[in-house]
Formats: sequence, structure tokens, C-alpha cells
Amino acid sequence: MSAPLWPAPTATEPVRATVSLPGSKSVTNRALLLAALADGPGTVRLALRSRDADLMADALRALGATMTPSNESASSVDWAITPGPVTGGARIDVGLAGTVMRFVPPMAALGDGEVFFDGDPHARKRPMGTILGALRALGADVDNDALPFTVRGPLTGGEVTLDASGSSQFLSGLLLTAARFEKGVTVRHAGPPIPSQPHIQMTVQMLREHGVRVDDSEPDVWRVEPGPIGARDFTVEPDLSNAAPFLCAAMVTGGTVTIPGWPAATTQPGDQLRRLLADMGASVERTPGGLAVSGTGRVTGIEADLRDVAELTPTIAALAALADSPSRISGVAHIRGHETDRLAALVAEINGLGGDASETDDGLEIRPRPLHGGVFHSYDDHRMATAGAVLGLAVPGVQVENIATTGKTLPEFATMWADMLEGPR
Ligand SMILES: O=C(O)C1=C[C@@H](OP(=O)(O)O)[C@@H](O)[C@H](O)C1
Ligand SMILES: C=C(OP(=O)(O)O)C(=O)O
Repeated sequence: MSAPLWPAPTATEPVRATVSLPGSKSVTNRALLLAALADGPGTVRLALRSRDADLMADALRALGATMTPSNESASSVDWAITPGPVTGGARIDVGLAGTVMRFVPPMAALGDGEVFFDGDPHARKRPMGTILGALRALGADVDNDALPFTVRGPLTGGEVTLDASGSSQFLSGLLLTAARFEKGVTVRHAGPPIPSQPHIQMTVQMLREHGVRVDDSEPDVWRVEPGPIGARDFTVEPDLSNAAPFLCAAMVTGGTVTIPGWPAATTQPGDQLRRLLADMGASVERTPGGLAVSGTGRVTGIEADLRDVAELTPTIAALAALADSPSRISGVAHIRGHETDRLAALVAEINGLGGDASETDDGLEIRPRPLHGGVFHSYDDHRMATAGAVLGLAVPGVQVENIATTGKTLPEFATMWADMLEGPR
């Protein structure tokens, strides 16, 4: 059966809206894991509720944590979390969530029982060998180099060298649990540059906020001391990467979108939207109501190395396809291993609407030209789906396949998009 098509709304006037976003996926899934590994009961407030966050909560429960929700809404929840001894015998569904498939196996290796991992069909194609090899080197038994696999601990920890150029999550995954390894861990990266550096800073900062000693003073080396992970009452920031399609709507329609609660300082890569969108012609302002982005309806092409903010690529590419000059995006070869091969998918779908995009070794070249309507395939990728929505604002007749896939990180996307277009009531 083919997936349903969502007629992407075309904007008839400049959008003027305030859009409140639920919690960050990346912060939520780190905070939940750290709470489940902590030295006592803790709380994670304003946690995201979405497919990826629910899969993380289920995984932690399966490994022995007690997770009690309160103040639940469709996309937000407060969790009270009581850690337990890590139990074996669990079967973990990782879905298509990079944070679950890379962050949970090191925790599973704390126990001495077998833990089985599997996920969506495409999850079996996402790179896993680097982190599974590292777990083996640190003392765990792991029976495969990709999903599905079984992990059996306990591991002792110690020193390991790996190549994290394929995903920062290999490194983050090891660091998040490492304080609970008998010897802690020293991880050395050897290889081309690691992408998504802000996500590594997020890992290090959140570990420190939970009382873990992390030494990252030497380039490409991280040392986590063995010791307790402190229980906390932790509040999650809004998801700034999920702000991207809404802020693009302000630019494409010549309107203004305000995001309340934009943090003054943050490790989220989405914060770099302030710079990227300004480079593409937006005016960006912190106001008492939040971060306000205004556009003129004209978008300028961009030359940008997006290595640090790789997850923003689909949205920036959609915006670039609507620009009045060419764009060149570099530094993102590794997003061929994201939810789908994002470089191939963006080229196919932009060109399917009459555009002119091509792949380079490590990115995309996009030469804008008039687009026409058609089906925009989403490949079970939330950010492909929202990229299609951005194009649909300016191009009548765009139909996005399976808009529900946005539930990976933003379950209410379609309603929020409609509300934004309707404007203040
Ligand atoms: O640690 C994280 O929360 C993430 C790290 C990044 O992964 P890559 O390093 O594979 O790009 C990012 O793209 C992903 O959306 C979330
Ligand atoms: C790459 C992404 O997700 P994941 O956490 O599954 O890697 C993303 O959200 O853009």
C-alpha cells in the first residue's frame, strides 16, 4: 500500500505567527539516558514526546529503569525516573533513531545478560560498526556490525581508538555511559573530522551538569573518569532544529515567525540558524517574545559548510531551491547514512519538482529554477517531509508523501504548520 499524500499548503500571504516548539530530541534522549544511569531518582521536565523519544523511554524501561510520566500532552511530558540495575534479556526496538541505536548499546553492556537490538528496515543500513567495534574493544561481546545485533556485558572500559567521521553519535554514545564503566573511558578519534561538533559539546556539557568528570582538553581525545552520574531535576530546551522549517516559512513568504524560549546560550546546532538564515537574507532579532525571523520573500543562495549542523541540510537545501542565486553546501558526506541517503533524496525530490540540484563528494549544488507541483517523497525521513512542506509554500501542487513521518521528532507538525499559516486569531 502506498503512503498517503499530504497536499502541502501554499502560502497566499506573508505568515505572521508565534510557534512554540516542544523539547529537543537530542537533549531529551541524553537527559533520559543520564537519568536512568544516575545515582538516584531524578526528573526530566518538558521532555519531547515523539517516536524517537518514546523509543528511548521504552528502551530504558526494558533495561530496568522505572519511568513515570506526568503533565503529558501530544508532544511533551515530564518524566520521574528511578534507575535500576541494568537487566539483560531485553529486546530493544531502535526504530530509525540514531540516538537510540548509538546511545543505548553501551548502557546495555553494563549488565551481564544478553540484550537484543533491532529497528526499522532502513535502520539496518545505518552505520553501527564503529561503536559496536569500540564496545568489543572495551570488553563486551557483540555478535554483528550492524542491526540486528546482541550485546552482552559487562564491559570494563579503558582506552579505545575509533574513527567517528561517520557520525558524532559513535563518540557521544560511548561518553554518555562511560562514567559507569569500571575504568571509565579514554576515546581517541583517528580519521577525517567528526561531524556535528555541537552535539559532542552537548554530550560533554550534559555529562558535566550531571557531575561527571570529562577531560576534552586535548584535540580528538576524550577522557571520562569512572564515578557516579548525579541525579538531577533537568528541564529540556525547545528543539531549535525543528524551528528550521517554520523560520524558512517567514523567509519564503516575506513574513515573520517568532519562536518563544530560544535559549540565550545553547549547544544545540539549530542555534546556528540565526547566522545561516541571515546569510540567506533574513533579518533575525531577539525580542521579548522570542527569536523573530523576518523575510522579504526573496531568498539568497548560500555557500556553506554544514558539517557542524548536518541535520539542518534538508531544510537549507529546500530554501536554496527557492533562492534567486545558486547554492553550494559542503561538509556533509556522512548524511548519506542518516534516516535515508539525504544527498540522493534531496537531489531526486528537488529535481522531481523541476529543480536543478546535483550531488558533490560531500554535499549539494543547487541552481534555482522555477518549480512545479508533484509528489515529494519523504523516505520515512522527518526532515525530508518538512523540506517538502517548505517548498510547497511557494510551489502550488506539492504533495508530501507520509507527512506522519514527522512524528519521529515533531508529532504535531501538520497541525502546527496549518496554525502558522492561519496566523494569529
Ligand atoms: O547526537 C545527536 O543527538 C545527534 C547527532 C548528529 O548526528 P551525526 O553526527 O550522525 O550527524 C545529528 O545529525 C543527529 O540529528 C542528532
Ligand atoms: C540525523 C537525524 O537523526 P538521528 O538522531 O536518527 O541520527 C536527524 O534528526 O536529522
